[in-house]
Amino acid sequence: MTYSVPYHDGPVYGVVNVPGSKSITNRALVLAALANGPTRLNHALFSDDSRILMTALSAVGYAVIPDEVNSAVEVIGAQIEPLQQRAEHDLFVGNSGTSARFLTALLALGQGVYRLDGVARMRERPLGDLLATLRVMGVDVRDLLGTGCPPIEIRGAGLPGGTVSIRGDESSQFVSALLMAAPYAKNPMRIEILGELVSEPYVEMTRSMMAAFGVQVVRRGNVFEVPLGAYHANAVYDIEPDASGASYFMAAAALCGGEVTLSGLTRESLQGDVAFADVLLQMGCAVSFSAEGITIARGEESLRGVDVDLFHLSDTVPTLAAIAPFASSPVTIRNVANIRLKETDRIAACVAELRAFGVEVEEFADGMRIFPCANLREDVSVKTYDDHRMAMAFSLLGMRVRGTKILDPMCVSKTFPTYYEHFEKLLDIS
Ligand SMILES: O=C(O)C1=C[C@@H](OP(=O)(O)O)[C@@H](O)[C@H](O)C1
Ligand SMILES: C=C(OP(=O)(O)O)C(=O)O
Repeated sequence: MTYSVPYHDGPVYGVVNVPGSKSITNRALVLAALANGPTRLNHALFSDDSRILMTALSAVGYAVIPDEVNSAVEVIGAQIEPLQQRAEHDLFVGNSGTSARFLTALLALGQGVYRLDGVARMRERPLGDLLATLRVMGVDVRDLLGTGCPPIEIRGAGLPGGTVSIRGDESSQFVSALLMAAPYAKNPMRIEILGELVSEPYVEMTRSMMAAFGVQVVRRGNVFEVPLGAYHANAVYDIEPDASGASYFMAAAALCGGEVTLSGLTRESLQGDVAFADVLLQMGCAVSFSAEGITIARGEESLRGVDVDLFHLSDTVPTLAAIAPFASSPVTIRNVANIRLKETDRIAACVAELRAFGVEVEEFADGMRIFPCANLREDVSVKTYDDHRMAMAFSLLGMRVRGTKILDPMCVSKTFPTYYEHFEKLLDIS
């Protein structure tokens, strides 16, 4: 199946209500399950990644009741009680990094035998540092192919806790996973991050959300201390719109001109990816934050190139790469080596697909430089490498280049199944 991107040479105007954040939904599912009673998650995301986690939590015995019509999920928190069952479980994590990493630490709290596996790409996505840290604590966890990736098997006997260290530069999800499980360890946990911590706002998101469920993590520089305790249920927990998903609509306004408001997102968001608005500001857009949301506007002024370090907001790299050829000077994206380990190697994928349009791109080990291009090649079929962000990002470029098609467009279902509806609605009203 392919998606023919509607050609659109005018500005775009509108208010976009993107679905709930994947990162917040998947954390809220874990925290609510580990809490001491029912929590209703409002504005939850229903996508592959959240369904995978809901299914896995249900499989090990948590009551997770989806109410998809109302974009809500009812979770009956049971602390670690379901994990006390000495049963065997085979769990599927697809290509959901958050599910794989969060479950690995969560299941180490249990007494069962848990095998966790995913799609072929998940068998290449790292878990090794997290496994090593769990092993140091005494957890019996094996990578069944000896690759440091799924499939893994955990023979649960509870999480010993204590002082551990973990590398921070490969994935912040390892740290978030340990933090969320930590209150139920046998001893208070002290987690020291070695080296730089990538995607740091996601770890701060974890801390804030743990606090909202009643557990305060003390942070001193690179050390996180988690007290023993139990999460408190929240009668209702509201999930913010997904800021990474919003980045496509912010970029649409930057690319086409016009004015787009991303409803429900604020400067105070738990999501670091709202800072993508600042990247667009540097490129010459007007950015404003109001009670309604974040508004990105561009009038007659041209889109300028930019030189940015996206270490902490690397999910927005494809978004920026896809609009970069339309800037008046080069766009340089730095310090994102870890995106080679995501759904696909995102540096290689962006470089290859931009070059397919005839765009000049320099590839670095940890980034890329994209040069302005006046005549992009028409009728290109964009490969998406089973990566939702490639599909969404290159639909933007396609608005400005006739005949652009997106191959395997429904890979967007990983985080944003309704993406094309929102995209076409914005074009229809513009
Ligand atoms: O914790 C999270 O929810 C996420 C952290 C980031 O991953 P890394 O920490 O692996 O960069 C991000 O790319 C991912 O989409 C979601
Ligand atoms: C990298 C991503 O997801 P995850 O690591 O959760 O699979 C993403 O959504 O861009």
